[in-house]
Amino acid sequence: MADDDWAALVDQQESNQLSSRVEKNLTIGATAATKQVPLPGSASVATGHAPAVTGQAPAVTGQAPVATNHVPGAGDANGEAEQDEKELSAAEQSLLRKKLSNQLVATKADLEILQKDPNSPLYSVKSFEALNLKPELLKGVYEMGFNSPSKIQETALPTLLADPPMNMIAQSQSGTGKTAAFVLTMLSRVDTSKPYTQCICLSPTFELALQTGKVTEQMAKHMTSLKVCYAVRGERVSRGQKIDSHIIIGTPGTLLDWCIKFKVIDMKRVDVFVLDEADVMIATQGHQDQSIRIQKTLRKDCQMLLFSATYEQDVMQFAKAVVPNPVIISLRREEESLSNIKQYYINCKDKEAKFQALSNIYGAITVGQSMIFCHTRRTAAWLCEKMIAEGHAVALLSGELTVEQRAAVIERFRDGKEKVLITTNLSARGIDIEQVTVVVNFDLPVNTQHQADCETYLHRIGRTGRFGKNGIALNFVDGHRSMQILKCIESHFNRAINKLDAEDFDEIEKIGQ
Ligand SMILES: Nc1ncnc2c1ncn2[C@@H]1O[C@H](COP(=O)(O)OP(=O)(O)OP(=O)(O)O)[C@@H](O)[C@H]1O
Repeated sequence: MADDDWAALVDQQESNQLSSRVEKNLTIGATAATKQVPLPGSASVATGHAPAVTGQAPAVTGQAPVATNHVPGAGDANGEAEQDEKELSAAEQSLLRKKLSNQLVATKADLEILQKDPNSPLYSVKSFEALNLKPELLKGVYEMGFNSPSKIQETALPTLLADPPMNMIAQSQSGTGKTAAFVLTMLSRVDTSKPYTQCICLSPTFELALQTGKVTEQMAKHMTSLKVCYAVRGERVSRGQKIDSHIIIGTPGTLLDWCIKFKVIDMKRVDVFVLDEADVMIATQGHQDQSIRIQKTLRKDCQMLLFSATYEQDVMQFAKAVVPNPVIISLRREEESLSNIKQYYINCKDKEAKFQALSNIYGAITVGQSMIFCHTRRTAAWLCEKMIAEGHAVALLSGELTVEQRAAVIERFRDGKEKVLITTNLSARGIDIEQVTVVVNFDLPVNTQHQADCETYLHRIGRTGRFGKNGIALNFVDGHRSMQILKCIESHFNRAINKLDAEDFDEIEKIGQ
């Protein structure tokens, strides 16, 4: 299946592939005993160039949603920030400015407090220096404004960088820095004096592959001889050509073509193989087949890394069966959802009422940027039209756009050109846009049996609340069935989702504070 077809399947939810869990029991290599390693805090541990974004984003009209509210503490924050900045290093200042400008934290102290709280997934006792990164890599990390590692980074990296290399299946909450953990591993292991591919990272979508590539390029800014290339739709290779890029980031369909059909990569020389959003790669039949076929071409001692915020039990079982001797970092169920994302539900009798509720909310609170998830492309397109007619600046992202158009839509949204992104499950995972303060589940996520899709719920709401920022998740409930789904999600994560009355402006204003 082409990468793009998958997008269509995901966002229409017409396929049973996303929810069909592991059916085949393919085993590659030995299934090994897992190692037990304690994780600080409370989580349990068992053991080139970016493709040009040329597509035209669909036309966007109308005005930004009305922002009437004052951002709490923003004024005070600026004053404190000035005070703080006097004592900060350049890297600290860059991080602080970034976080303040995105309202991620009110002051530098907020982020520091989070990183010192053993219950926070941002908790860290180590410094990046203590992780023994190459000096040029350390420089890149600091220039990105990363002061100290998050919990997943400080827990995973010592194991990931140890010799002999160990395989890992890692879980950490959304927005807690998994990307940097596996990118730093690739960049630490690569030898740029050798002109061939040594690391491969697979992502489920074009947009995510591009995003990960961008992080890699930023981190490797001072590794001047490093070459990164993208195995994504539209990037052409010819038979017989040998790729000399040290790191390839791509989607499974294209990468499979490159390694099996065109044979442009010497797979036996690859030292690190990463599956980002590993659970969906495993649970989606097409991606699973492609990833397994790619994995079969690798050396037995190639280091395999699987990362995600969620793993259903059967997916984890399958992962353990295909990854030899993995060190496993996992979370307890109650740790999976983040307390910095406040979750609410709103009763609406139908689609029109949901739209009205949205209008009320956008009229009452300041929404930095928001993402609205719909069940189908049709609903997404309908909502987009309605919002544009009301004067909102919205963008629509669904699988019917070309990958180039999709990437262009994301870039515009990332740059703040539109405040609202209406989308489907296509964008539920991985997309990292710090300014997203609100996620709306216009339709609750369900699988093809119309049961609650708790994993997708977690990934969707995880588009806000990035790296400690506060976020709001709003869930529209239209009837008994939909309420049952909500209750199911609530009990799955054992976290209350409170009721919000969309007619009560005082109440709405309060959630924005
Ligand atoms: N050590 C750090 N210090 C400061 N910011 C960081 C650090 N590590 C990562 N970040 C920032 O945190 C944000 C979230 O990171 P990332 O996208 O890697 O999360 P994730 O765990 O992969 O989330 P998801 O499960 O949604 O894919 C990014 O904007 C990244 O730049």
